[in-house]
Formats: sequence, structure tokens, C-alpha cells
Amino acid sequence: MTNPSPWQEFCDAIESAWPVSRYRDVGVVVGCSGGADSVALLRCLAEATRPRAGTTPPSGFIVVAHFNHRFRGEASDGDADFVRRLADQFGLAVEIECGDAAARDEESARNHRRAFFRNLLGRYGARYLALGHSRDDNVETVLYRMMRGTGPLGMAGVAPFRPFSEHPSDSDFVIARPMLSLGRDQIRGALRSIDAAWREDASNQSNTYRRNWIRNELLPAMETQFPHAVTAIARAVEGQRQWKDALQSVIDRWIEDQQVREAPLTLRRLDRIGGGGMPGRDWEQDSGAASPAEQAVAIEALRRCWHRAGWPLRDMGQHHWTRVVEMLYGGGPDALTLPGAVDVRRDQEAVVFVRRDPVFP
Ligand SMILES: Nc1ncnc2c1ncn2[C@@H]1O[C@H](COP(=O)(O)OP(=O)(O)OP(=O)(O)O)[C@@H](O)[C@H]1O
Repeated sequence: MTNPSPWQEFCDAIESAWPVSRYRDVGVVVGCSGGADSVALLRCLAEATRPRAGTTPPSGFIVVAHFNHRFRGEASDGDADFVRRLADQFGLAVEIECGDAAARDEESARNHRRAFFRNLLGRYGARYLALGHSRDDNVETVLYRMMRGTGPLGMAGVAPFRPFSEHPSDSDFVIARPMLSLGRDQIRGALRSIDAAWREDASNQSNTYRRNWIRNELLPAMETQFPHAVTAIARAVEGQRQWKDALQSVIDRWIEDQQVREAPLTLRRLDRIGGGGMPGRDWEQDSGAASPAEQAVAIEALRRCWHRAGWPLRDMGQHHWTRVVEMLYGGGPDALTLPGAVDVRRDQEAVVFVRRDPVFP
């Protein structure tokens, strides 16, 4: 038996992460930047769903979506042309939207792209948004989050499958990232083996963005001492993802047990109700304080409440969360002001959180 080609190996890996039977009969929007990762993904999905003689043709469809951020002038238009030609080559529908060249920061660019994808999912009635995040992207994301400050859930990286958003109107849409176990080099090697072209984004080479610095400077420096650093970190991230799933269900229960109201956010005082069956409650049960496990769960649950309320998380440090947990357990101050103008006060059986009108909402 001959060894499978690099391209075949790549497609087999995608098939095992995301079997074609799951998407061949529904709509898939493929986000394609023109870069190697999303070009490889697009080619692989197009081949997997191509009608074959003697078999029932798939009833689903693929829409290729490209957002032209216009950050790089002619080069950006070149990316858009490239993606259009690639889609034509496979006979796929293609949607291209141009961004506002003035919206240059990464955050607003990402938001525009996201809105574009959301609109296409709704308009076409598609189920999946397929994105080409690789194992390396995930490792970079986790390192980035760790250096900016994150909790144990953030260290699980991005998920291979997750709802498009928590908003109920988005519940039919799923983001699929079937390439998270594949390394950037392997993906490029697979494309080279079939002589397939892609667009190289020159701005990825510059270290203007801190993400690019992690990719171009930090990781190569780590690999001089630990040649398998990326694989090792990716494995840790994968393990963390499994713990995340377990922790999620404990957090769901915490919020269900503790939350009295959402507006204003009102949580039960844990010293009054005895911990609500939290993990680690046996730990020094008489002390009244939160056990380390309770504290970890409470902090992650609070982060989720913040997220839902749309409050800024960026300036909330570990010591802020710890003080809130102390208040929930009957210790700490009676009132507290947190970053983002969130006022917290103890109110008999409860702790109440109110965000004052921020000057810049
Ligand atoms: N401008 C864009 N238009 C459409 N989809 C995009 C665009 N930029 C990114 N994506 C999608 O989001 C994924 C992750 O984005 P990221 O910025 O990490 O990718 P990239 O490095 O620009 O390109 P690639 O991952 O395709 O090599 C891409 O793999 C692709 O699926």
C-alpha cells in the first residue's frame, strides 16, 4: 500500500474532525481570507462535497465569503480577486464585502467581518460558518490571552464547534473550526503537494500587532530551546478544553442557584445559604470563607455574568474578582466600586451589581 499524499492526509484529518456527512446536506459559509489555512479548508470542503457518479448528490451548499478590509490597498483587492477566482474554479457562490478602510483597528475589523458572516448565514439559511483556524493560531491565542490576563476557561483556546453567539436569534448557527489539530506547516505542505496557490499577507510579517510578535518572535525563540513547544502547548490547551466542558456545567448550576435577578444583577449571599452544593464545600467547612474550588467556580461564573451584561472585563484583575467573592461569602467590604463603573453592594440576603452610566459606553 502506498502512503497517502500530504494532501490526502490533510483531508483525512479534516474528515475525522468534521465528517462530511455532518455538513453535506446543509449550508456552509466558508470564511476565506485567501491565506493558506482558509484556502486549504475551502479546497478540502469543496472536494468532499463534489457530486460523485453513482452516489446521491449532496443537498447542501457552500458559499465562499471574503471580507475585503482594504488595509493593504491593491494587495487587498488582489486577495479578493484571488478568492473570487478560487470559488469560480469550484463552481461555488461567492460573497465579497468591502470594509471601511478608515476602520483600521483589529477589533472593529473583526466586528465588521463578524456582522458580514452573520448576515450571510441568515440570508442563505446556512447552518455552519467554517473558519480556518489552525493549531498554531490556537496556541498564539492562548499565549496572548495569558499575557493579557485570563482565567482557566480562556486557556482552553477557541472551540472546534460552538454556537455563533449566545444570542437566541443566533442559536441555529454554528462556528466550525475543523483544522484546530493541524499545524501551519502541515497545511502549507499539503497545499504545496497539489501545487495550490494562496495569498501571503505581508502584514503578518510585521510585528506591529502583538499577535504577530507572538508568532514571529516569541514562538521561534521558545522553539530554539524547546523544539516541540507548540505541540506541547497545543496538547495542554486541548486538555484544558476538556476540563472547560466539565467546569461549564458546574458554572451553569452556580448561576442557576445563585442568581436572583439579571437587571440589576443580583446574586444570593453564599454565607446565608451555605454554599449551594459547590465543589469543595467540605473544605474547612466551618471557616465561612470560600474554598479554593468554590472561589474558582464563583469567579468564572461572575465573568460570565459580566459578559452577558456587556460590562468591560479587561481591567478586572484577580484581586477585584476575589473581593467580590469575599462579599458573596459575607466577608470583605459592604460596598465596592469596580473598573468599568460597576458598583457592588451587599443588601441583606443578596449582593447587587449596578453599572453607572459610563461616560464612553
Ligand atoms: N478577510 C477575511 N475574509 C473572510 N474570512 C476571513 C478573513 N480573515 C480571516 N478569515 C477567516 O478567519 C480565520 C482566522 O482568521 P486569521 O486572521 O487567523 O486568518 P489569516 O491568517 O488572515 O488567514 P488564513 O487563516 O486563511 O491563513 C481564517 O482562517 C478564515 O477562515
